[in-house]
Amino acid sequence: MRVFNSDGSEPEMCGNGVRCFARLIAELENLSGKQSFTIHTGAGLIVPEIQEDGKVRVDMGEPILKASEVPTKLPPNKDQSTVKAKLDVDGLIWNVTCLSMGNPHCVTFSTESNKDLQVDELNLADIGPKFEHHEMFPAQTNTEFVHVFSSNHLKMRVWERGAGATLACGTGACAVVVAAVLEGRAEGSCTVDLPGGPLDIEWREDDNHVYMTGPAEVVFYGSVPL
Ligand SMILES: N[C@H](CCC[C@H](N)C(=O)O)C(=O)O
Repeated sequence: MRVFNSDGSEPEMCGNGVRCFARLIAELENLSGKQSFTIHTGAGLIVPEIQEDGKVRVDMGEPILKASEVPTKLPPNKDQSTVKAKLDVDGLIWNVTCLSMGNPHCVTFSTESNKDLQVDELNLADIGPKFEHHEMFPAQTNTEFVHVFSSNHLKMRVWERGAGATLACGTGACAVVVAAVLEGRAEGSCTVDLPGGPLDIEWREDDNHVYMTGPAEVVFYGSVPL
C-alpha cells in the first residue's frame, strides 16, 4: 500500500488508510467473516484483521521512541526518548512527547501556562503549521492536541503533516495513547475520540505492539483519470 497526503507528499504509513484498504480487499474479493491481511507499507509489514463485527483491528507495530528515529532534534532524555520535552512555538512553551508510528508525531497535553488543553478552542489553522514545519522536526511532524477525560478515555484533534486538520488520524491516535502512558496520564487500553469518531487503541505490554480497532465502510466507488 502506498499513501499520499493531500499536498502530494508520500508518508510512510496511514493507519486509517490501511483499515480502508483491508475493507476494500474484502469487498473486491467478496470475503466475509474474520479476515487477516499482511500489507507492505513504507513503515514495514502491517497486519489488519477484519473482525466478526465488521470492525478492523490493525497491528500497528511497535512505537519508536528514540529521538533521532522519530526524528526530532529536541534534546533527548537519558533513555534517548523525548517524553515530557519542551517545545518553544512562537514564544509559547508546549509540553510535548514525540514518537514515531512509522511516521513522526508530536503529542501535547498542555502548555507551561495551561495544564488542561481545551482542544475544541484551539485554532489549528494558526498553530498547526508552526508545529508541522518546526525546525525541531527535520521530516516535519503530525501533531496531536489531547484532552484527558480519564485514564482510558482521551479526546484529540490533529494537524497532519501534508494534510492539515483532518477528521481522523490512526497513527496519531496510537501515538496519543503511547504518549499518555509514558506521561503517566493513561492506561494501555483507551478509547480515543476524534472528530471523525472513536478508535480503540491498545498498547500491549507482552509484545510492545500497538493495536488499533475501528470501523471501515465503503462510502462510494469512483475512478480517477491519471
Ligand atoms: N499525514 C500523515 C499520513 C497519514 C496518517 C493518518 N491519516 C493516519 O491515519 O495514520 C503523515 O504525513 O505522516
